[in-house]
Amino acid sequence: MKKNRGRTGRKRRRKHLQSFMNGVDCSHKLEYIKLKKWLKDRGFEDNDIRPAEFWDTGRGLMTTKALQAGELVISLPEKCLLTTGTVLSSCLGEYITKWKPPVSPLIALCTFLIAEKHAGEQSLWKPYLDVLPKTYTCPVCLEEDVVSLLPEPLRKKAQEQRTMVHELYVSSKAFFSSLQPLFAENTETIFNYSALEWAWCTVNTRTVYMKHSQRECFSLEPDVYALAPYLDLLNHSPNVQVKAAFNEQIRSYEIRTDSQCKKYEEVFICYGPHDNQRLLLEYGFVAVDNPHSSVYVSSGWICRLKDTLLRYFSPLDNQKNAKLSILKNHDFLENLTFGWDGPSWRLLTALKLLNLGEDEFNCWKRALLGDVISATNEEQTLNVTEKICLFLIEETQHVLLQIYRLKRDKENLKNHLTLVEALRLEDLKILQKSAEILCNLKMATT
Ligand SMILES: C[S@@+](CC[C@H](N)C(=O)[O-])C[C@H]1O[C@@H](n2cnc3c(N)ncnc32)[C@H](O)[C@@H]1O
Repeated sequence: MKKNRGRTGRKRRRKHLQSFMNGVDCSHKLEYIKLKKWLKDRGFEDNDIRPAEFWDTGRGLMTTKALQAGELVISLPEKCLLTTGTVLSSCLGEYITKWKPPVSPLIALCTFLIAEKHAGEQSLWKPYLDVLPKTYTCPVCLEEDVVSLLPEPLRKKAQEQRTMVHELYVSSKAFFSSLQPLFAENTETIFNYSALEWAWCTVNTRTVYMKHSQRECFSLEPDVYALAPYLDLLNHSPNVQVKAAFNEQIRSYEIRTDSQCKKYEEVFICYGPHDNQRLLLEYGFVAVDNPHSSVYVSSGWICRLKDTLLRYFSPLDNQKNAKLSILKNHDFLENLTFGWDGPSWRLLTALKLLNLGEDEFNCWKRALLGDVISATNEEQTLNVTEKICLFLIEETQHVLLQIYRLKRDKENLKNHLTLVEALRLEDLKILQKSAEILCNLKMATT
């Protein structure tokens, strides 16, 4: 016992804790050994980056040496990239070139992924396909019961995503059938809806941006995708900056970090300054303490202001409909948010306008510009903003309770429910921070 109390004990404990925080190196696993060999055969030079499992972000890449800002993280030769060029030079090429109306670059990539997965051992891309996720957590893959627990406007976008992928499937069916001469099995079995959903999520969550010139055999949608094996194991952090681009001179896709990274830590890239709703919609995950995140006061909610919230305003406010029209006409009913630094300027301005007294109504233009109209107006606005914030906290807690119950009762939905729970917990943190800020503001102004 005593042994552990000294400097050596502290060191050992720190080391133990550190090893838990770091990822578990997976490079010895057969699938990664095969992938590395496949990449080397295509000119990839191995470096100090290893695939690893991290307790918080799942599978990602770890560095075995400290990285300095500006240093190259990874360089992937063109031969390793999967682009529409790859698809056109495969046996699918002549079918794509013949097909009218032309298919999109996205459908071409999805078709290739499905066909290669079906080819199994015969596929030249097998080592890559073997490390791709088997399932995804983008909203298109979520059950309706889980989607209904998402906050607005994400819920609506999730439904739109589902409709869009379904329509893509229906509109591609005839093209898939045209590929029958290439397969012994019925193409309807190979190119079924769940295969397309998997391929669509693969392209949507894993491609890097790489602009290709427009080809006549494709529809007019931009051809900007490249699947980049191994490099696509890099997870997102909102707190890092990287430079990612195709280097035309050496014909390699390169990623350079602009942030330092310690030895044995996870190397991150930044997928963009996305809030958590966008991360869940596009990539199927949420980032903890995401500085870009905010909680939306949905337009549905603002419309409910008429019935619910207007009770906080004067019930005798004859101008309330006129005020709501002004907000609508000036695009002040969307993008009203609470963030880590409190209510957004847009939300405060909209509420300021709704709080104008009868004799202040003619000041609505100044209110929209953010001018102080009166001390009473300022005070009432803060009161109402706080009430909305507290109401949203209650609503979020209520949904979290529903999620806990569902997690207990529906084992099969557990993973998806955990994802929505993570989003709602982040929202709760933002709202609680906003409530604290509002409370301090109120104290400072009274
Ligand atoms: C380009 S891949 C990155 C590698 C991926 N983790 C894998 O195992 O294949 C993008 C996906 O990784 C996951 N991801 C990326 N960043 C993450 C993060 N910070 N936390 C949790 N999951 C993350 C999401 O599922 C996302 O769709």
